Order: sequence, then structure tokens, then C-alpha cells
Amino acid sequence: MTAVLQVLGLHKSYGARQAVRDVSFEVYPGELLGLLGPNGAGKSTTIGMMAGLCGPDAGSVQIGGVSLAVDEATYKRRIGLVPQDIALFDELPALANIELFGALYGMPKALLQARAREVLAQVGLSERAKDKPASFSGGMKRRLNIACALVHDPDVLLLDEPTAGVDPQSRNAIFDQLEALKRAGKALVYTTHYMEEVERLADRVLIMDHGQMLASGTLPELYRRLPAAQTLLLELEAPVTPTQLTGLRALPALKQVEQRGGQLRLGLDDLGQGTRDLMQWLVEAGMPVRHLNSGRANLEDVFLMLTGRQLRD
Ligand SMILES: Nc1ncnc2c1ncn2[C@@H]1O[C@H](COP(=O)(O)OP(=O)(O)OP(=O)(O)O)[C@@H](O)[C@H]1O
Repeated sequence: MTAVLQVLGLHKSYGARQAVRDVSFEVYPGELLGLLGPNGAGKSTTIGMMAGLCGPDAGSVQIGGVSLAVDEATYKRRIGLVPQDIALFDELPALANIELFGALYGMPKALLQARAREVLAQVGLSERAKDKPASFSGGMKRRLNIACALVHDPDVLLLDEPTAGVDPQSRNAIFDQLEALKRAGKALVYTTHYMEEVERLADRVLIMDHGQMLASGTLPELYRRLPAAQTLLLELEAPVTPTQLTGLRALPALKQVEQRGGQLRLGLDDLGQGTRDLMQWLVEAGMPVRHLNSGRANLEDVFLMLTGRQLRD
């Protein structure tokens, strides 16, 4: 299959600050690429360059071989943007908002009216067609904004933190809709700093920090880079001393031992053996445990391994 979206060597600086440094990736039809990184990682700037909102200092973006720099009109007809800040006209009813976005793309009236009703139904807001966004919840406004980005039937949809300020019910409705768009063959780029969203939605993940790509791949590919498959999180009554930390690291079952924010984060492959050795060590060291939690290693562990920091440090 051929990639529909190609991003090659994007760079962007604001004064002396390099917001994006040499970012390249491809997205295929029917695929969601998760762009994951903490605040200020450069996600929105990357999206902005793909959407044609800000020009890159270097690099290029193409959809289906059409370069934004060469044929902006054709490129923009094939891309939809759901911006981080909701962009709606509060004084226009929901349906009219969608029609306005479609008119900006020069859609013929009959097609536009049919498409506007179709995308409103897709986001579950048909019954609110005549209501103004001012009366909508944060989640409903976000869903309407997604409908506006879809009205011209783009091949590529860019979503910049689309669940910010969204209630859990609307969040699930958005996720279901994104799954449906993937099934319809759309290519999606989804930025977030919530690893749970990426783990639920993404076919491939690109991890960014300080404007740079740190790693990319499918979730199993990224997890395979970790020293261990399981993670134990341990809250103790008191922090372990540096000497005790060395003792813990000497336990063969523990592949990774990190202490941060009053919590021990331990990587291990064999939960049974590892927990037994650990408990024995804790009893011998006289360390009372306040809380213990285990789970499969996740993207938080990958980010920690790559940067030495947690996603939400
Ligand atoms: N218009 C601008 N002028 C100056 N600096 C900017 C501008 N836009 C972004 N930056 C800087 O570029 C860097 C990347 O910001 P960007 O918004 O792309 O990050 P982000 O990963 O989307 O973060 P967030 O999750 O907080 O939205 C940051 O250091 C930010 O301060």
C-alpha cells in the first residue's frame, strides 16, 4: 500500500527556540498515527505545518503526491483539521456551522446540504441540528468541530488533542467515530499527551520530545524495546536509600528499578518469581508497603526509558 500522507524533514523555529527538528513520517489509508509527547514537545507545530497554518523553515508535506508548497488548494481539499482550540461560530446553528465550513471548500449546495446532515449524524448530533453551539457541552462542541472538519470528505484528518475538556461519554463517542473513519479508509493523525488514548487508538505511534522524534513504531515494536514486559508500582512508607536501591537492582528478577516521586517503578518479566524475590527483600529490609500495583509495561515506561522523565513530569 502507498502512504497517503508524507511528511519529510520538517523544521520550525520561533526565534532561537527550535519547536520542531527534522520530523518525518508517513501515514497509510485506514491507519491512525498517534503523535505522543508532553507539553511543548512540538506536536501542535507539526500539525500546524501539515495543515498549512504555518510554513516550515525546511521540509515538505504531501498528500497523495500533491505537495502543499506546490498546489496548496488541491492539498487542502484533501485534509481536514480538528484544532486544539474549538473553532465554531457560536451564533450559527450546528448544521449551519458545518455548511459554512463546506462552503469555504467551494462544495456545491446540494452536495453540501446532504453531506452536512450526514456528518452531523456521524457525530451523533442530528437532533441538535438547529441548536447553537453556545448551548452545547464541551464534548458536543468537539464532536461538532469534528463534523466541520469532515464535511468535504478529506482523505487525511488531523486531530490536535481532540479530547481536551471532553466528558467520558463524548470521549467514547469520538473514539468510536475515529474507528469508523479508519474502517472507511481515512488516514488519521492524532496528537495527545495521554498515553492511554494512544494505546487504545493508534496503529503506530511517534513519540516526540523537545521538537524531536524519539521513537516510532507499532505498540508491540515499542514495547519490545523495553527491558521488561511487566511493571510493578510500589508505594512504600519511606523512600529507599541509595544503598537499598543498589540492593534492589542486584535482584536478578528485576530488570529495571527506578524511584521517583515516592514510588518505585520496577520492570520484570516473570511476575511470580519477581514478586516473591521482591517481597522477601522488603521484609528483610524492614520496608512496609503502602500500595502495590502491577500491569503490563506501557508507553509511560517507553517514554521513561527514552527520556528519564515521565510523560506528565
Ligand atoms: N507561535 C509561537 N511563538 C513562539 N513559540 C511558539 C509558538 N508556538 C509554539 N511555540 C513553542 O514551540 C514549542 C512547541 O510547542 P507546541 O505547541 O508545538 O507543542 P505541543 O507538543 O503541541 O504542546 P501542547 O501539548 O502543550 O499543546 C514550545 O516550546 C512552544 O513554546
